[in-house]
Parts: sequence; C-alpha cells; structure tokens
Amino acid sequence: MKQYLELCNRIIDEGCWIENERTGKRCLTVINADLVYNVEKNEFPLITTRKSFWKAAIAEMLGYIRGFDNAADFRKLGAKTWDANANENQAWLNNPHRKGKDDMGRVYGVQGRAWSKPDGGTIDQLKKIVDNLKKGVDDRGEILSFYNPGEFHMGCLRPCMHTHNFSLLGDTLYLNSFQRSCDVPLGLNFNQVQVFTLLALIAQITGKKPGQAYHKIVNAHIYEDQLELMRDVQLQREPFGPASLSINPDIKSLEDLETWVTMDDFEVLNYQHHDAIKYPFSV
Ligand SMILES: Nc1nc(=O)c2c([nH]1)NC[C@@H]1CN(c3ccc(C(=O)N[C@@H](CCC(=O)O)C(=O)O)cc3)CN21
Ligand SMILES: O=c1ccn([C@H]2C[C@H](O)[C@@H](COP(=O)(O)O)O2)c(=O)[nH]1
Repeated sequence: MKQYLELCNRIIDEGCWIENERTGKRCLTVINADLVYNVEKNEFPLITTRKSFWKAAIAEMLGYIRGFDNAADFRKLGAKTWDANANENQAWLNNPHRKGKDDMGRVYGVQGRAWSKPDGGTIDQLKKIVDNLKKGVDDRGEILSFYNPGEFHMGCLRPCMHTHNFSLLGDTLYLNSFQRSCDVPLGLNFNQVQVFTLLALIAQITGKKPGQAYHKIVNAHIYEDQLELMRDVQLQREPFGPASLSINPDIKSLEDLETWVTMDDFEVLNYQHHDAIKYPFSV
C-alpha cells in the first residue's frame, strides 16, 4: 500500500500534464515506477483506501491465461472490464478485423497462447514456460509476451502489461512484469493483484515456492477527470493493514486453470477497506 500511495503522491507533486490523443484527455504523468510484491510472505497488494474489486482483477488474469479474445467470456468469469474497449471505441468498431459484438481481437492471452508463426501454426508461450518450470528448467527466456506489433491492427487495444518474465533460483520462482502504460486510479489497482496472483498461481502449478514479484511501470498517469477524487478523497484516507490471498490447493496444473477454476477458488483474508470510489474510465 505504501508504494502505491508514494506513486500517487509523486504523480501529483511532480507529474507533467500530457495530452493523450487516443482518449482526447490530458494525463498527469510520471515516467518509471518499480513496485515489489512479497508473494513468499503472502502480502497481497490490495488497495485499502478504497474498496478493490479484486475478484474481477483475478478473473481478468485467468481470462488471459485461457487465451480469451471476447469480452463475453471475461464477463462469464466475473470481469466486465473489457466491455468498453470491445464495444465502445469508435476506431475498433470501424476496424474490419472486428468479428462482431464483444470481440477484442488478437490481444493479450491470444498472443500468450496462440502467437501466429509466419510459416503457419501457433506458439503456446505459457505452456512452454509451465512445462520447463515443472522440470526445474529456467532457460533464461521464460517469457510470456503479449506485445506483437505485427498484429496491433487486429486488436482493440495494445497490451498495457505486456511481458511477464519468470525466473527460477533453486526451488524459488520469481516474476518480473513490465507495463508500458498505467491508469493509476483504475488499472493499477487491478494490475498489482494480477502480478501477485500470476506468480502465486504459476508457482503452485509448477510445484515451486513463490518469491518476489517485480512490477516495472513506464508511463504512470492519472487522467484529468480522476485527479480531484484521487487528491481530495482517496489520498485523504488512512490505509489499513495488508490482506492475504488464499488459493484453492486443488489447483495443480495449467489444465485446471484452463477448465474448472472459477473465482470461488480464491479468497481474501483480513481485507479492511474504505468505501468504494467510482473513478471515470477513459475508452
Ligand atoms: N483507461 C483505461 N484504464 C484501464 O485501467 C484499462 C483500460 N482503459 N482498458 C483495458 C483495461 C480494462 N481495465 C479496467 C477496466 C475497468 C475497471 C473498473 O471499472 N474498475 C472499477 C469497478 C470494477 C468492478 O466493478 O468490477 C473499480 O472501481 O476498480 C478497471 C480496470 C484495465 N484497463
Ligand atoms: O491492464 C491495464 C490495461 C490498461 N491500462 C490503462 C493504461 C491506459 O490508461 C489505457 C491504455 O491506453 P493506451 O493509449 O493504449 O496506453 O489503459 C492499465 O492501466 N492497465
């Protein structure tokens, strides 16, 4: 929580106002933030100065693991977060690659599970990582990348958290996650949960101990219509102590994650929080 508050305060104290063409809004922006989550000690990085809808964040991550390309599939798991980008952005609605209502195109998990090869066929990046880690192998290239510039025109949004790089030191699994663009009031609340949970889950299904997750953010911003709520409401609240995450121990394989796992398999313990805040969302 401390590192989240420090980043919010830094944006407010030192941020630069930058015009964003895609959304038509101004963003108060800083460059570079490094957040660390202690997964080993189960210090779940949940925001306490407002209610966090952490189940939707985990549902989103599970959808990426499953390679979903459709906002309706995310909704069924419990995340409405892709509805707007799939159905309300004019540039995407006009895009000939859009396959109809709720289609997101070749984004995130599609790249993670079915990266197209130039000579035909696809690459399942996640399966290769899980298979290697299970065998105790870290080839120094255990990288899950959603960032495929050759297919940006076939998706509704370029991935923000675009790369997850796993590392094994003995029996301990580490994760470095890279994010190019971060909506700090809305997105980061989700992204922190996702980085933590991704390491916890991959460690669990590969039989490794989770260590630290390192989350690097490049462009961290607050949209102009979110600033007042952040500065005058959320940042005026006293944070509560940390929560922890409990994951169903019966989840043992990538196939389990792909088939029967639901949000009922996740529980948060000791979550004390202030009231929800409804931040404006920019499509
Ligand atoms: N401008 C913008 N910010 C983002 O954070 C973002 C995007 N666009 N586009 C792609 C995804 C979608 N994400 C989202 C979308 C919506 C919420 C959101 O509305 N959260 C609310 C309520 C969540 C709920 O009820 O489940 C929140 O209070 O956190 C969060 C993240 C993160 N990403
Ligand atoms: O996981 C996510 C996904 C998206 N965001 C935010 C960051 C930006 O505010 C927008 C994406 O806009 P771009 O013009 O493509 O940078 O969505 C996030 O914080 N986390």
